[in-house]
Amino acid sequence: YPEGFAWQVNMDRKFLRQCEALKEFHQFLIQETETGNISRQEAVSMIPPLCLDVQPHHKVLDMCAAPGSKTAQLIEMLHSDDSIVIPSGVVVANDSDNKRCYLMVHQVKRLESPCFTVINHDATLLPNMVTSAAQPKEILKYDRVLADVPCSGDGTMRKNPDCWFKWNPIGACHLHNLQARILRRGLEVLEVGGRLVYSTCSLNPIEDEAVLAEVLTETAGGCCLLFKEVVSLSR
Ligand SMILES: C[S@@+](CC[C@H](N)C(=O)[O-])C[C@H]1O[C@@H](n2cnc3c(N)ncnc32)[C@H](O)[C@@H]1O
Repeated sequence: YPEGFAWQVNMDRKFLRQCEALKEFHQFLIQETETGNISRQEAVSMIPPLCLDVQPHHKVLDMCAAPGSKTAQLIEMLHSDDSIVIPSGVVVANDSDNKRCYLMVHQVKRLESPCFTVINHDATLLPNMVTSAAQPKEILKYDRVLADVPCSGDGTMRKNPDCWFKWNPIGACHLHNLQARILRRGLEVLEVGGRLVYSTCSLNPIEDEAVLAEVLTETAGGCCLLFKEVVSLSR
């Protein structure tokens, strides 16, 4: 992780909560999380924001952001240069689920960043925003877009065995269209030369490669694939 700002603790939450010898450490984690000094997140979930390479001046859109663990990372990246007190960039975090938006506000306000806002829309129909009231015709385009789309979650099967019992071959087909529509809208609001990262926690090609192939074909060279990585790190 950049600058070594991530640490991995090889034990599960239950053990951490129950082990008497780790009581003080557990308390420390809770306090530091509440004050925004640390965020607890699974290692594999940290990869998509890293691929975005966010700079302090970037306008960043997180299309399906709740509960906000990746959003928190994006905001940290915006503030990564200590010599800049208030970065000129912004993170716009969207989710279609109103309750989850509230969760996200709770999660992200710990960071006390003035460069952050939450919106509540269906990402497939994300409204255009303007850059300022003085220039109502100038549509806001984002330098970086994260499309961490809703998915079947079958890539988490080792830690969520329930997924295995609920899995059926049709599930991914239902999700494919929604995922492609979110990706399409993300590309529409992306600045020319900008970067979009599409991520899921599914290993099903219908939710991953097929979505990219469909949208890349439609854009006919309008956007290119920078890297394709299917990462499986979950336990
Ligand atoms: C994989 S989760 C996002 C996890 C989040 N990026 C994080 O790292 O904490 C997918 C999210 O997509 C949201 N969602 C589902 N359909 C959506 C839509 N049409 N538009 C926007 N968000 C949607 C869900 O409410 C859910 O919060």
